[in-house]
Amino acid sequence: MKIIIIGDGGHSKVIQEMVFVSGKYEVIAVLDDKYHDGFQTRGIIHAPVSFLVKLLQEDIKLVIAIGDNLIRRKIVQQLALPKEAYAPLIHPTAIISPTSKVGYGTVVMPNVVVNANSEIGSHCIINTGAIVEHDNRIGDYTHLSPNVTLTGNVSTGEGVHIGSSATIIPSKHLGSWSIIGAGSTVIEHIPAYTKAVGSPTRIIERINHKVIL
Ligand SMILES: CC(=O)SCCNC(=O)CCNC(=O)[C@H](O)C(C)(C)COP(=O)(O)OP(=O)(O)OC[C@H]1O[C@@H](n2cnc3c(N)ncnc32)[C@H](O)[C@@H]1OP(=O)(O)O
Repeated sequence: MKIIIIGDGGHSKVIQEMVFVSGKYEVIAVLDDKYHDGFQTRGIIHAPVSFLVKLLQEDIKLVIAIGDNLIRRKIVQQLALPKEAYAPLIHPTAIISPTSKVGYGTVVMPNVVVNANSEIGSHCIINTGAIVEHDNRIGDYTHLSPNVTLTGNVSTGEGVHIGSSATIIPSKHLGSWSIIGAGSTVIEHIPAYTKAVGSPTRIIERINHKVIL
């Protein structure tokens, strides 16, 4: 099946390699507004995002390969395509329990483990080596950075960013658009629109939710 990748920065490099390794999709275009005109390199079209209308067909899937949760959501909202237009991309070394679900447009990187009865929303990034234990509920546009550990029954709202190697103890909820610092240990619920760091975490900032809504 053919796939179009939106975004051509660092995160996209990883996704492009993942697509190649999985052997499941053929990349036909990489679209990014850093390109002003369309050109081809080794048979792949590089062009601004506006080229999408010329390329999109029913049997072509899309993935938004942009690390910033808010920009990813903005592009999905602007494109206003049906959810089935987006492919979930799962690296062949990732282990996903057969009782768990991964949403449309979500990317699951190498060596991730998702255990029983977890649900991961759409357009999430489950980055290299992250562990999503049993009974988790992960909101759309959430990014679990490399080596994050979500223990049992953890849940997140939309757009949460958890920094590398952070650990969340069981049954805690991370509110929408909260940000957790790298290496932090979360032992309490985290309110929406807050930034929390440390072990255990302390809240260091309230995020202006008007920027997000
Ligand atoms: C493949 C990939 O690259 S995926 C991307 C992975 N990215 C990450 O893991 C990045 C995660 N980001 C972080 O940890 C950042 O430090 C953030 C977002 C939590 C905070 O960034 P900023 O808002 O710029 O905070 P800033 O650097 O000004 O620090 C504010 C305070 O928090 C402290 N702090 C910041 N991050 C952390 C952290 N991870 N752990 C403990 N304390 C921290 C600072 O020491 C500072 O404390 P002080 O006020 O007592 O001096």
